[in-house]
Amino acid sequence: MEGHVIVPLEKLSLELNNGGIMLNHDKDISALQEEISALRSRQRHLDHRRQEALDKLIDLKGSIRVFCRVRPSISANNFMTKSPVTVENEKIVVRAVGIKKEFSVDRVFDQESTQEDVFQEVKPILRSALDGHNVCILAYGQTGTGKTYTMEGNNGKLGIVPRAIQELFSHASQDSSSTYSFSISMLEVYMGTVRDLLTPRQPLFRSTECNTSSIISILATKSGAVEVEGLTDVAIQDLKKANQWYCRGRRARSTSWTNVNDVSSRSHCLTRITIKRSSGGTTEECSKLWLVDLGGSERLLKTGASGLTMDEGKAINLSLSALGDVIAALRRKRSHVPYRNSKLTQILSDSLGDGSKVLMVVHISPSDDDIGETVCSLSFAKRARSIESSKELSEDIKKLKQKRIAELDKEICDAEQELKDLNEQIKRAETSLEERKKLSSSACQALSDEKGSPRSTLVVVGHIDSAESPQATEKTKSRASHGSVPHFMSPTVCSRQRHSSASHSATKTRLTKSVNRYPAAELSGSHSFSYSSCKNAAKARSVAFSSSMPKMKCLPLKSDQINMSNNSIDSTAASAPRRRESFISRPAQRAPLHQHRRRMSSLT
Ligand SMILES: Nc1ncnc2c1ncn2[C@@H]1O[C@H](COP(=O)(O)OP(=O)(O)OP(=O)(O)O)[C@@H](O)[C@H]1O
Repeated sequence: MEGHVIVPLEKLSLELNNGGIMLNHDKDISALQEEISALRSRQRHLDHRRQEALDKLIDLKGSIRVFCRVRPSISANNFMTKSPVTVENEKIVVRAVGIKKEFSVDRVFDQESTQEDVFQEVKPILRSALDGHNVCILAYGQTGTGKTYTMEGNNGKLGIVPRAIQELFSHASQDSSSTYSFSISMLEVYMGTVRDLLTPRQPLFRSTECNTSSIISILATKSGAVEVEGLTDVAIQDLKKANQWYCRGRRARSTSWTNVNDVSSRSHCLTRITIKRSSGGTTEECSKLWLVDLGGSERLLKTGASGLTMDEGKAINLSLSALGDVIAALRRKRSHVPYRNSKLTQILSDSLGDGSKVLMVVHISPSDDDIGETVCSLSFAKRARSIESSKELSEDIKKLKQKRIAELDKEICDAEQELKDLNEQIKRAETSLEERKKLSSSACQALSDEKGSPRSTLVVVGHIDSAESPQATEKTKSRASHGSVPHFMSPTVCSRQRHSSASHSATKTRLTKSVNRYPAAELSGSHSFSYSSCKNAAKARSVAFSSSMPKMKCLPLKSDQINMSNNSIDSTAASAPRRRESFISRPAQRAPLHQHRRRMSSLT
């Protein structure tokens, strides 16, 4: 053996293969990482542009927007009488004997409008909440005009709150540039006190003796943020949990029967979704989305209220009037805004003013009987609108404004589409990256297993003298990896015959040993683990010999002898490296290989 280089052939070819594979993997991985980081930076840039456009759009439309929704007629004989309320473009016209009043709002939803129609108009403001602005959506109106219907929905017709929650989760799952977390709180402002609707079950109360444990106080931090002390805030990981908590809060609300509504809300119900967003290592942004179902404004005589119900009605009216004053002060940009006049406005103070977006949906009844309340509600809406009514703007300015709004709408739409495409691209690139990393680590594992393995099939691949050049060594290696046999190793006819009979008997011996070692049940089981182990081991052995010495047929495994069908021998060594190791390392299988080695060395 002197002067011969003994190279573990299996190891050599595997190392070469793995080396090449790993190099390719590494290249792919860094290219993919670069691609992902470029896509992410484009995504951040685009999202920033979209946010700016949305802010401009909302400012242009007015940071306090007012919609009006007309409830369908519910009275049986209403189809006989003509409604005093008509909708013309974004105007509501109220006609009565001798009077005609017109009110302009940002959007009118007539009696045929669906929950989906309303939600489509609400959606952009939700994006503002996700972008870090405090947002407040309020349902205002006379008792029984559909505030709870719009906010909560009924009979499977989901309202704004459940749809908004759904939208937030849906957006969070699609936006790969940021991580969002949400939490929910629900409270009720009842008769001037604040009650937590998500605390462990409390008995429903509708009395002047308030449940003291439910009274919580409102604090304002130095930065102007408002904290409702002790209010339950539940982290919501998924939509299902969010809906469960929301339903729980709804059930805890105080309601009562009135002449006007069988299930009249006797309080203001406020749902708060706290949104925390962090994007790419930057600091976390926190915003609040308030969804408020206000108690019904009502004429106390008309609702037939008395006693406690009357007191509740008075409390509701007082806080609604305080809300009107706050909105009016904000609209006129007064230095003093009277937030402290009611608990409702105190709680909402950091979500109504500067930097916040407010959407008020004013509900009206189409009925003749409610004309007085309808005019009152629409006057409230007029007061609340932050922008001047279209009537007061000149036609030219109106046109310019509409044009700019359309441009911004398009800009936002395009940016959103591009962001969606980018998201898809990032997801695809991340999946490829994961796959590459897995492949690379398994190649790495295979290589280190091979290096650390105590056994390797030693094969004489060449004869060199100590002065052989590195190039020559390379050649030898390359020959070995390509499975070619040096000419001097080619067997003579005699040796072939001798070898053939010897190897045949050796194979027999080995197979007998193998069968003894692995019970028949394991070997004959067509899909058992042992079966595949043997199959792979056979393949692996074939690599060591058949690829390097095909003519010698050193290990002609006869499939019928061990009951393995389709046991074709292939030369792809990498197919099952681990199983190959465990099989070949057994002394029982090493013995015949050793015989071959000796025979081969005797040829040199
Ligand atoms: N747009 C609508 N489409 C169908 N039904 C509606 C609509 N608006 C209201 N309703 C129905 O009218 C009734 C009263 O509605 P709702 O309870 O929502 O009024 P509300 O303004 O919340 O009253 P309250 O102030 O007394 O709580 C409900 O039965 C509701 O289903």
